[in-house]
Amino acid sequence: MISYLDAGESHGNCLCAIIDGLPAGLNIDVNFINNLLSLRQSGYGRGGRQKIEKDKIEILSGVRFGQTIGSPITLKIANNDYKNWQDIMAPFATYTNQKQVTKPRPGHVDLVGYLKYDRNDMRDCLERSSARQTAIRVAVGAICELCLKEVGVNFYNFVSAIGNVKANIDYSNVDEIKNNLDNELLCPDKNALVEMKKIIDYASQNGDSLGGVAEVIVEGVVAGIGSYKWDKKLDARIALAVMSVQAIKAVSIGEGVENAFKYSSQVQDEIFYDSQTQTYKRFTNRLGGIEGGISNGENIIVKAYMKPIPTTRKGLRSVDVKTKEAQLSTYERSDVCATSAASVVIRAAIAFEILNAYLEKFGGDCINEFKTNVNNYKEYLKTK
Ligand SMILES: Cc1cc2nc3c(=O)[nH]c(=O)nc-3n(C[C@H](O)[C@H](O)[C@H](O)COP(=O)(O)O)c2cc1C
Ligand SMILES: C=C(O[C@@H]1CC(C(=O)O)=C[C@@H](OP(=O)(O)O)[C@H]1O)C(=O)O
Repeated sequence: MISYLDAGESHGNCLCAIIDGLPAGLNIDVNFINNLLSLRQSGYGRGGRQKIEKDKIEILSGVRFGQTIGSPITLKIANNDYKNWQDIMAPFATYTNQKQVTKPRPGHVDLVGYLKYDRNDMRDCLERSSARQTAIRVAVGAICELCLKEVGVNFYNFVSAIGNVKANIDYSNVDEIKNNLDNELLCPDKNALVEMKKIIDYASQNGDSLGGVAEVIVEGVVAGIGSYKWDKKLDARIALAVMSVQAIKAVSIGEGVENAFKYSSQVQDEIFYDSQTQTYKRFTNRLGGIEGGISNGENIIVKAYMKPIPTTRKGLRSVDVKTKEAQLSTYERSDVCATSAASVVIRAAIAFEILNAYLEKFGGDCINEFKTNVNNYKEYLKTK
């Protein structure tokens, strides 16, 4: 089993994480991690903060000569913006009223955090709740992906809706999806992309914001990962991980939402035996690759539904908690839309869960042992 703890405030010194339990001997491809970090920073509709940050991973422990050594791995990403915030964000800064948040933003943590933790300044809560945290989460997920690549598991992320503009996606042709991603919104449907950019511009001009649907496809997961025991179910674990990403308010596996409105014969994925690969396959993949909490060997498809960004330039009705007077919510700066960034984050969240489920089944103190166990199991599957 792997676990990680992460820490760091959005405008504090840095973000960091300690990952425990990765097999020894895994090659750490720093470029792969940094590419995913830059992908998370990109996206049409992102705010001014992304011009300040240039996220790069620093590895402080657990790696020698480019390989994991079996001890905890410490990761760090610097916050470039910290230099502009040290006066109020350094651990022993002298408290001032500067940048104090008193007019909570509906939909953000401000008011509930202020009440729960008895803070004087809502910033104490929003700093940790902020999606700045997702940068380190992407780094953790990227390392999990490197481990899963060793056993033939690969991840793809994209955007299938922004606001009410929906893309046309052909799930039976994953190559077409991955080869057609633009670098502004990561949407495989060129026509939808044009409309998506238009509504983001419209939201921006009106001081408003948008959400959307972010998706991930995982290729190469063997049948048999997860369990039907409630807390080991792969779909349940993925749902928890994805729902824990800021602003994600619903998760589906495959056509999970649409399937609820159909007949069984339009939904279940019928089975055939493929004698070439000696495996059982499906004519369709509407259930997104998981049955009874266990992977069935088809692609795992996850959709995450993101609400619109809570911070808006035009503000929303709120209250100044110092005076109790009606006021519009606080605005400093913000993303207008961050759904493409969220697709990178949910990819990382899912990679962590899938690696954990793999390690649970196959163990492996070192990468060779892990690979051998997975390969033996693949051979065994052919005998069934
Ligand atoms: C990649 C990403 C970027 C985000 N950027 C912003 C932002 O700029 N402004 C904002 O108010 N919320 C932003 N959010 C959403 C908030 O972090 C989130 O709504 C808030 O923490 C409250 O949590 P909840 O929406 O899960 O309840 C972003 C979320 C993600 C995933
Ligand atoms: C910093 C990031 O996202 C931030 C997430 C966020 C929020 O409230 O969640 C608010 C904004 O922070 P700031 O006010 O500093 O611009 C975003 O920029 C990032 O993704 O790297």
